[in-house]
Amino acid sequence: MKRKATVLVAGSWGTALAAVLADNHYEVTIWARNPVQVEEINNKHTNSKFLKGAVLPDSIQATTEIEEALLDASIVLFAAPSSAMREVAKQAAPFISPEALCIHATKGFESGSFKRMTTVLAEELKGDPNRLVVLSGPSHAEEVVRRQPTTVVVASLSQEAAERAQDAFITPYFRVYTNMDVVGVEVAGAIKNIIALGAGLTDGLGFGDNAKAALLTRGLAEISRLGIAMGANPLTFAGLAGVGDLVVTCTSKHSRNWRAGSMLAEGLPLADVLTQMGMVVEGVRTTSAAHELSIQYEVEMPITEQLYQVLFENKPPRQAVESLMGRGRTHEMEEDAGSWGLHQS
Ligand SMILES: NC(=O)c1ccc[n+]([C@@H]2O[C@H](COP(=O)([O-])OP(=O)(O)OC[C@H]3O[C@@H](n4cnc5c(N)ncnc54)[C@H](O)[C@@H]3O)[C@@H](O)[C@H]2O)c1
Ligand SMILES: O=P(O)(O)OC[C@H](O)CO
Repeated sequence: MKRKATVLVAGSWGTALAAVLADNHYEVTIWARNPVQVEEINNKHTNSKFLKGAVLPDSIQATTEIEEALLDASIVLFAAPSSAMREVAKQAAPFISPEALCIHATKGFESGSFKRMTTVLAEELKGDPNRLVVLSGPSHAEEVVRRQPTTVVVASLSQEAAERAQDAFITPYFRVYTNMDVVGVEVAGAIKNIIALGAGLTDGLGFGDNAKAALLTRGLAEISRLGIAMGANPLTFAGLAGVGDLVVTCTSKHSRNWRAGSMLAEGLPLADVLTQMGMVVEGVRTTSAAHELSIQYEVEMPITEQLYQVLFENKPPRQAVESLMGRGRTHEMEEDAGSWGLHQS
């Protein structure tokens, strides 16, 4: 097949990953709905709304026509927000070659069904589910597009598919590891957005590094607990998709979720926060999904529960922190022993 890659949607992440593929000598076409954005990418080689100040490789083309975008593609990269994944996959499905490798780089669950993104893609794309791959890990588009050293993980049910994805993306500044734990990588990538909202919130309230470290560590416990209940490999949470992504998203100035959390702490209503952000803040929908999943899988997720109350039940952020600090006394490992298979029978 031709060394041609198609990137579905021209947000910040899709555009940055398109640049990585172009650096790796792929002929890249980005599909976007907005003709103004398409014209800007084709003529000025920029995508200023989503990646301010960044210049893209000249070779990247964009189009509003999805069929044209997907013609001859051996790699199809889905970088839509989770809310749009099914709609985008439905539109693309008729034009994707059965041999093409389908990779997604989205961090979230589908609203309502709470399905993972590879499940949504498997339902919409038909064909061999072994050709589906998730790309995740600590990676802000703003740094990737400036070719700053970044590491990610690609996970698939098929080692061969994961290695094909590794080969497509690996460059001197973008190091790609393979992993076989699709569930763990997807759950970690989605739930870290909730913890990042929490980190923005505690920073916005004026709390310090101790609070941030607590949130990160107990957040990782919560992510692992849900992930393991859903069938993930515990070790994934100690890797790039787990602790790696938590660190970047809770500490980086680029984090949308962190910024949204800090605005909430200032007292801005959620609707105003989302309008001001102008970019996707996955943590909000993910909080709702994780709240349901924690009930479904009967796992305790206290940080998610408090975030849920702040976002959807108007609980003041300071009270949410007080609720977390005032929980019943417990042994550090007690809550997690069961999910890690450590209870004596
Ligand atoms: N930005 C990052 O640094 C980054 C890094 C890793 C993962 N991600 C993940 O990538 C996904 C996308 O995030 P982003 O930051 O690129 O978002 P973004 O807000 O920058 O861009 C979203 C894009 O999706 C397009 N879009 C929305 N609905 C659509 C639809 N129905 N049809 C076609 N296009 C549609 C918008 O027009 C926009 O171009 C999220 O799940 C996010 O968590 C982002
Ligand atoms: O900017 P955020 O908070 O959406 O995070 C983006 C990436 O997921 C970081 O790895």
